[in-house]
Amino acid sequence: MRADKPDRQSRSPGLRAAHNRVIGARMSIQIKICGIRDEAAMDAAAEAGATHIGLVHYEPSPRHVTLDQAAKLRMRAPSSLKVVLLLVNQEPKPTALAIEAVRPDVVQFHGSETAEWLKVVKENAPVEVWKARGLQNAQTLERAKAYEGAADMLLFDAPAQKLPGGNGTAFDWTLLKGYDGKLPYGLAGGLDPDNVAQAIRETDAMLVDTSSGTESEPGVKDLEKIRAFCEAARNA
Ligand SMILES: O=C(O)c1ccccc1NCC(=O)[C@H](O)[C@H](O)COP(=O)(O)O
Repeated sequence: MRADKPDRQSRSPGLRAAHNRVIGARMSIQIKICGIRDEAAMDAAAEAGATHIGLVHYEPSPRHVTLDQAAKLRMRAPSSLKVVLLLVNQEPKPTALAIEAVRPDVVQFHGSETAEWLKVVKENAPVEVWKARGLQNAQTLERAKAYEGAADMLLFDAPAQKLPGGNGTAFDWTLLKGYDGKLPYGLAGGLDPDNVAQAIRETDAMLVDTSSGTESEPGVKDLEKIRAFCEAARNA
């Protein structure tokens, strides 16, 4: 049973870790359903209590949406949902065009984008910027600190495989024990309705993120799995 929680959504991500250290109480978790490609899945995520949806603009992905599709979903998104546009190693001009077309709340960089590049984007567009990092070992966790002062949040994911993300595999969450970075972080990689509560209890993640674990097949969201994931995360 989770104790009553202060209204988490009203606090900036940066306050969460401090809050938990001082108060010792976990704030409610933010939930991102990634790889949304249609309105039915977006509506199911909103109704289930998700706080973010991810729109993948990366053609090799089975979850790829065009900028036009992403813009239409953005326009239809309820105010309860923050829209995350997911890019992988896009050049500056296509990045600017994508942000202009979709007008996301967040841009998630899921390639080898540098901290300097994230700073440029943040200086030139009204967006939060997240950096996804595949965690292999303590060294990769330490290297993520390079994004402090540039990213608003880190998203710790499994290492890249055939795709940079969305591979449906989990990494060793114990790598995060003793994480002393300054940035809040989200947790991704192989999360599903059956393991998300454990992931929340074992880590200090600000947000949990799922793509494969809420699908019936790659790129096809399962509305019941979305509901089950959100319920399990909220009740962790
Ligand atoms: O989801 C994709 O297809 C994808 C493709 C290329 C880069 C990133 C991608 N997803 C980014 C995400 O934030 C996913 O939710 C995250 O990697 C977790 O995916 P999964 O392990 O399938 O839950």
